[in-house]
Amino acid sequence: MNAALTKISLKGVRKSFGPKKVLDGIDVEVDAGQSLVIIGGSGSGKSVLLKCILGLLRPEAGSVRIDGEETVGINGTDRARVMKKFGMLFQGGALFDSLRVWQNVAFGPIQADGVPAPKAKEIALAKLGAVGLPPEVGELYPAELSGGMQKRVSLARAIAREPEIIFFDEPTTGLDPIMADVINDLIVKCVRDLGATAISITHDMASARKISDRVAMIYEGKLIWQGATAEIDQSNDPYVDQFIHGRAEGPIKMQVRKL
Ligand SMILES: Nc1ncnc2c1ncn2[C@@H]1O[C@H](COP(=O)(O)OP(=O)(O)OP(=O)(O)O)[C@@H](O)[C@H]1O
Repeated sequence: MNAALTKISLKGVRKSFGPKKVLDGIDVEVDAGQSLVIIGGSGSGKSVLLKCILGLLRPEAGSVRIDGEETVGINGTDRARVMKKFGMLFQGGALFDSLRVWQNVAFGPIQADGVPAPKAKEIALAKLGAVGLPPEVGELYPAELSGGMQKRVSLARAIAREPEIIFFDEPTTGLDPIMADVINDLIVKCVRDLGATAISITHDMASARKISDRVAMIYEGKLIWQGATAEIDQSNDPYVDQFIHGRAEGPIKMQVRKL
């Protein structure tokens, strides 16, 4: 792999909470312009991994490099500079209920970049257009929108500052299969138009297949398989097979506690 093209590089990342080891030595690289999906069961550490890359959690050991720059333990000013490269679509959308749709999308440009409100509104309406929402929607409040429209607004907000790296946390959760596919198509289009690098976490294999070039599977704190999305059906890995086919029987044991 050409180091000059590596956008995100994790080596030996470890994170525990008390005695519980959640990440137990994670190594992964994402090239510039690539889209990686991380799959794994509930509680396997996908969100913790994303938070370690974003700098919201600090790993006990290991390295997280963005564009070759070590980000574990950097100071606040450097962290803020690195964070400017990131856009994020949060699970559940996380829109501000008290702000109009355009204000939600314009929030980053105004707050982080100091763009004046009229210009930020122009940007917001353009980004809403990019996700298929007409300008009138900009005047509404999030509560007035369907779940699918809220996801589109969240996507418009994630791309508003034209980030180099976008994180998608369960982007299709709660959507019907058709709307999920619309959102998948929009994710692919937006990421491609920006030339961005993407990391997503999802349980939705249809979404994973559509939005990623590569897949990494996390199990018991380790990435047990990584490969091209097109090769996932031929992984010959019993854990991956069980997960992608959603079988209860197999080597992955779910913790089911009797009440
Ligand atoms: N701040 C925290 N303090 C203590 N434990 C935590 C914290 N954050 C996460 N954990 C634990 O780490 C483990 C992994 O959690 P994580 O949220 O990363 O799972 P996930 O793979 O994203 O799951 P899901 O698919 O259900 O969202 C869980 O056991 C969780 O309880």
